[in-house]
Amino acid sequence: MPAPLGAPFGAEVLDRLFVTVQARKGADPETSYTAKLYSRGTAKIAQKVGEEAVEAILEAVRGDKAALAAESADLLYHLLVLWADLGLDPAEVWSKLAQREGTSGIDEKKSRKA
Ligand SMILES: N=c1c2ncn([C@@H]3O[C@H](COP(=O)(O)OP(=O)(O)OP(=O)(O)O)[C@@H](O)[C@H]3O)c2ncn1[C@@H]1O[C@H](COP(=O)(O)O)[C@@H](O)[C@H]1O
Repeated sequence: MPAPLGAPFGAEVLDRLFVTVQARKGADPETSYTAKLYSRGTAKIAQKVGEEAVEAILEAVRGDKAALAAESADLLYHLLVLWADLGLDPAEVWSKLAQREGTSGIDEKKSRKA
């Protein structure tokens, strides 16, 4: 059921979405777009992620924030399907981000060269 407009929501929607897309494994591609993506294979899902990223970039360059929000949602959805397809737990990504908290990207890059 769609969240009511104005309802409080945040990034936890990604965890709910991941549970949903994982549950679509083995579903009917005729009735589930996610199942259709799985049936087309990893390379096709990865291609869709790339396409959605390009669409988001184009809207950003155009300066259309509403369109960027919509394209970003498409991008995140397809990225989560890619993770589920490969068996990557989102917690691994959240953990990477958490480990980086408080470390400047500039300093991190310097440490790679050292
Ligand atoms: N968040 C999304 C979501 N975002 C985008 N999309 C779909 O992504 C597709 C993107 O459109 P495109 O034109 O790029 O795709 P396409 O026409 O198949 O193009 P090609 O693959 O042929 O290139 C559209 O069909 C959108 O509906 C999504 N489909 C599903 N979800 C979530 O996934 C849940 C499960 O969906 P189903 O698997 O369909 O039940 C839904 O309840 C939603 O929460």
